Amino acid sequence: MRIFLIGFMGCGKSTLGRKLATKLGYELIDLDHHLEKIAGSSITAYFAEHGEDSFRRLESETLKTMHYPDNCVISTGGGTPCFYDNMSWMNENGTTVYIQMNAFSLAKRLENGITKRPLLSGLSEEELIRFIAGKLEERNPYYQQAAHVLNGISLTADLVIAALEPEC
Ligand SMILES: Nc1ncnc2c1ncn2[C@@H]1O[C@H](COP(=O)(O)OP(=O)(O)O)[C@@H](O)[C@H]1O
Ligand SMILES: O=C(O)C1=C[C@@H](OP(=O)(O)O)[C@@H](O)[C@H](O)C1
Ligand SMILES: [Mg+2]
Repeated sequence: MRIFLIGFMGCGKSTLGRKLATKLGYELIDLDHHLEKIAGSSITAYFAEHGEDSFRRLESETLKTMHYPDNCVISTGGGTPCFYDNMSWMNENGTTVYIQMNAFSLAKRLENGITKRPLLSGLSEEELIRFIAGKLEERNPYYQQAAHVLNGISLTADLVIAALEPEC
């Protein structure tokens, strides 16, 4: 089974993905890490050099063409479901899980990770919460197409597994 974890930056896709893959004995694919390997640069450097449009093209192409083992957990990037037909592609090719969190909780988690996320760089604390709230509203229609919507606060690998049973 392929499990696609989706959700806004900071909701815990990478962190929970690692734990979930370990518990299930599945392979973990972190799409951002994979893209960094392909591009030969960090996401931040890629955005700075080539811009967001180019990143989205590479992200979509990679999502759809990379090799997936039969059983794997894929930690996507926060924007992955929201460009091209990526969301329907993921729904057709695996089980999507939206880790849902509100803007305030996301801002708390993201305060220290701003430099690693080009879309957030340079934002003050006040701008950060406003940016997240706006982007979340814009992206919500895509996120809500997930097969499973789980509350990200206190979410554990065991809770994800329970929600997916008997699928995995
Ligand atoms: N369940 C959790 N509780 C508290 N903090 C968390 C949790 N999951 C992730 N974090 C923290 O939130 C930040 C973003 O997590 P990350 O897994 O990188 O999210 P994403 O990949 O969705 O952007 C990191 O600093 C991480 O340590
Ligand atoms: O939300 C987004 O548009 C992005 C989220 C990031 O991944 P995380 O959600 O893992 O931070 C990364 O793909 C890139 O910085 C763009
Ligand atoms: Mg991540």
